[in-house]
Amino acid sequence: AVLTDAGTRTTLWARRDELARTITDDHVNPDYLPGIELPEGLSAVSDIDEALDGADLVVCAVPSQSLRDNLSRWNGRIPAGAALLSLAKGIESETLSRMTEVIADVTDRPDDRIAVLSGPNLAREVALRQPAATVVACRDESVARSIQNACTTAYFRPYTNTDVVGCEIGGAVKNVIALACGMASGAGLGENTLASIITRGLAETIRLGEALGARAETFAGLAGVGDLVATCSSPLSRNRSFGARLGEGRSLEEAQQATHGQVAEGVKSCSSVRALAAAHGVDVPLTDAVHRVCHEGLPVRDAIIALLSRSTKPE
Ligand SMILES: NC(=O)C1=CN([C@@H]2O[C@H](COP(=O)(O)OP(=O)(O)OC[C@H]3O[C@@H](n4cnc5c(N)ncnc54)[C@H](O)[C@@H]3O)[C@@H](O)[C@H]2O)C=CC1
Ligand SMILES: O=C(CO)COP(=O)(O)O
Repeated sequence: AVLTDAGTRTTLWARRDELARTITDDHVNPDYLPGIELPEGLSAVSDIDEALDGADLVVCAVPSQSLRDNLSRWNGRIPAGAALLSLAKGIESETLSRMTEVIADVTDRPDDRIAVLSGPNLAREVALRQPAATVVACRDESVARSIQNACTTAYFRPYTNTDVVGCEIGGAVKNVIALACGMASGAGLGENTLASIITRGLAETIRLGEALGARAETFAGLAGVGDLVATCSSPLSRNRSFGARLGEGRSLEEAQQATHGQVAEGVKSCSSVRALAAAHGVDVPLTDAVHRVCHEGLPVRDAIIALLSRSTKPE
């Protein structure tokens, strides 16, 4: 919708033909964005060849853990000169790869044709055309600028950056921290706790990002603190809502069922972020606590006690 509003001719690919037809003919996506009118010029197809035909930008917006599989099927059909842009915010479980690394691995394209878009961009608010800013990052700044041009509208303001690692780590780790905020909120805790989690969550995001080669200042920007604050504060966030259900005492299975098939990326990424941090000798206590609640059955109350009983240290 943003690309179409920006004047970029856009074809959406959907797996179900029926949904593709509803988007093209009725300009709505009733399962995911009920009550929102999509731009008239946006069309959708279920045939991947039709979607990719003549594309000079391929925007990948499937959940992180399915990107490799989808890309592998699309790969031979992506036009040779096309740039690829990732919207996904996660770390692949099996390989601990960032999404642009998955794209490079599968498509064998150079880094300067692969970009990421990340920022405080809750889908429903963007689709309602509420003002928001974001970051388009690519190692080649001219590619970032051309993608910026392709998606700038009166309500959507992308900034460019060349720090791909920082933008991707910011996007993946904020989902884990939003789960932690949800857990605290679901357990009945208030704003001091949430602000402490957001701030210390940012500290561990920066530690990990710097260890992976990101620039610290990226995390002070829209793909860092911007997205972290939006996701940790909003009831629209699936990650925060998922954490809240766990904080209320529901099981992982019950929390999963309540997502109605939508992805809460942090549930898988908490384990991959934790493993990535361990591989680089980086301490990520909040991520570790989220992993233990989600995957080792640790009750939220015990996770809070464990976090607060760690040895004291300078900020
Ligand atoms: N929803 C949001 O507000 C935002 C989401 N993102 C990121 O975008 C990515 C996609 O998330 P959403 O679209 O929100 O998730 P979603 O769960 O709402 O929708 C995912 C879409 O991908 C499809 N899908 C699911 N599994 C698939 C598979 N194996 N192969 C092909 N298609 C599949 C679903 O049918 C659905 O159309 C995630 O990495 C998320 O973190 C980024 C910014 C904002
Ligand atoms: O990434 C997002 C906002 O920028 C969306 O967050 P959720 O996936 O938690 O809904």
